[in-house]
Amino acid sequence: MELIIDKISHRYGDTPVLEGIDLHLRDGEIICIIGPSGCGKSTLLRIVGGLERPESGQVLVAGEAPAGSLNPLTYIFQDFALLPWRTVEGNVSLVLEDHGIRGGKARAIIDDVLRRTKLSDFRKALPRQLSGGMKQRVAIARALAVNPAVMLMDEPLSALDSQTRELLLDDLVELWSRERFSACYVTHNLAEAVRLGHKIVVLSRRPGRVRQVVEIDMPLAERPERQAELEETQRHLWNLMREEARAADRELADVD
Ligand SMILES: Nc1ncnc2c1ncn2[C@@H]1O[C@H](COP(=O)(O)OP(=O)(O)OP(=O)(O)O)[C@@H](O)[C@H]1O
Repeated sequence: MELIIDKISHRYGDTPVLEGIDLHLRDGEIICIIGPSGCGKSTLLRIVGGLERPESGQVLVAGEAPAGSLNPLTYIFQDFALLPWRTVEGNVSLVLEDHGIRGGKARAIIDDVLRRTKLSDFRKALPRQLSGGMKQRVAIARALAVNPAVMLMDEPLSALDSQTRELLLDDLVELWSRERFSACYVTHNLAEAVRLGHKIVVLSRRPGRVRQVVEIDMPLAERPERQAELEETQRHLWNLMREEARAADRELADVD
């Protein structure tokens, strides 16, 4: 399934937030969206996920969702959004229960996603017994359980310490390498973007417009060993963002 984001513009009251965003997400591709604070990254993701209706433009879906997909566009939040009174498997089974899937069929899906996220040994644990990284793996397992066509990830690693972030980045790459998924991934972290993104979309300050789409034609699995090349791309991204970020900062200071 492909996503075509076609001339999306949006405003809140008198404040324009997004302007004329055109993007194309191909099947099995990860697009990272970066840009200065307040430029509309999360708004764009909410519009893509259908949680908000844009003022103009449209999100088109081309092709079929994967067989058995319960929720083609599935969110993963920064704060994990787990139910504290449910175990790991209970949190995953919740999304299946919502679709009337129980018993043996649910057990098979839960076993599969817990294995893929390396959580099989922790299925009976409660969220409070888990580290931050493990909690986010539960959130990823829960998203995988609905077999999404596209995962919409809003700064999924930003609540984690840097070591845990590194481990989860490795996990995400391993997961993608074994079974490709498509994702729109919002992040502030340029290192994360060059590690995961096939395309990196740089937005301007608010109202967010696409400044540049940088493609990285390097297999995800090779990236840790080819840091020097990636650092060059990262520098290029920062050069694109620096002035925008500074101006956005000044604007925020004016408001306050
Ligand atoms: N529901 C809303 N009502 C009014 N204004 C909003 C709403 N949601 C976001 N905004 C404003 O729209 C702008 C874009 O917000 P958004 O959260 O999409 O930006 P962002 O790029 O994700 O920001 P950050 O990088 O800081 O997370 C901001 O100025 C924000 O204050």
